[in-house]
Amino acid sequence: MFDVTAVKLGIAPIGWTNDDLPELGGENTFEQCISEMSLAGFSGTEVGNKYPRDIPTLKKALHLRNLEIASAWFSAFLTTKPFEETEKAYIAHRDFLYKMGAKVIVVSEQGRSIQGNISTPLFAEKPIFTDGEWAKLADGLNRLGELAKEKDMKLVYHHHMGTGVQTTEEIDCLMEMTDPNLVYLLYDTGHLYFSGEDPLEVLEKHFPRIKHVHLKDVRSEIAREVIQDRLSFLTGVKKGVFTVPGDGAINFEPVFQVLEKSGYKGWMIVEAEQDPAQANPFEYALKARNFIKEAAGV
Ligand SMILES: O=C1C[C@@H](O)[C@H](O)[C@@H](O)C1=O
Ligand SMILES: [Co+2]
Repeated sequence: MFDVTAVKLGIAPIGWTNDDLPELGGENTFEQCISEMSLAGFSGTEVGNKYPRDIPTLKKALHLRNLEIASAWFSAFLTTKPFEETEKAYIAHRDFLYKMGAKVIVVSEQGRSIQGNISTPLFAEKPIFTDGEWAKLADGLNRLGELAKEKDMKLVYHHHMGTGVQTTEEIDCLMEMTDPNLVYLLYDTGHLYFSGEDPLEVLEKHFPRIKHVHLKDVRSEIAREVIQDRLSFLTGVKKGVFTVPGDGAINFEPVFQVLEKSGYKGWMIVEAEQDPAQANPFEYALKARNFIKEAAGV
């Protein structure tokens, strides 16, 4: 059994409104989104671009619905821009999250990333970092991890499709090159499966570094189409490559077993970006919540 005092369940707003594809769910309001998250039985959320940035306003809206902020995404440009540029934006982001009570900061390197390019084929053109870029990335992340530590927080690195840290090998390299006391890992089941990795292998190998989890499932027939037709990441999302856990091809049973056996502590965030006009976000939030109750017992 999961330690229910140590594991918290949240859901990301990306199923309601997609910050990467503003045409998906533009009509859904912040209040609808957080009310439905709460009604579906979640206790936390990440931050979307419709969320108010004024701390008292955001805290009040969440408090009314018994929700907490688990974290929020941060785009780093350590390989392509001067460190100070990323550092300045990161400190503002860290301080916002700190004031909201979050304990982890989600960071993803976006230098040469193609994840936001609607017409760039995902697999053929993802960046492959040079030795120099790896060194800049590792050094920069250690420094950002130090800044997280100042506030008793942790930097959790988000491996991601279309970026320089996507595959198992790239994740291994990043973990090897960074300080285990400063840089931790965000484990996202959907990105691993879509990339053709074995999510269980990554979980078992890097468990001690994993401090945040994104639960995402994959519709494998759409993943295949993206590969065969050389489509982009965002085209795949629009076509419905991702869905909530339990609704796609990933076998979550062993994933939950390993997390549970190893005594995982922290957030598990359902994150399923798909078109809300095709997949009603409240219906899918309930579907996810019921599946996790059944499969993980929490
Ligand atoms: O954690 C995430 C944040 C999103 O903006 C991103 O594109 C998505 O795929 C993801 O995993
Ligand atoms: Co994610």
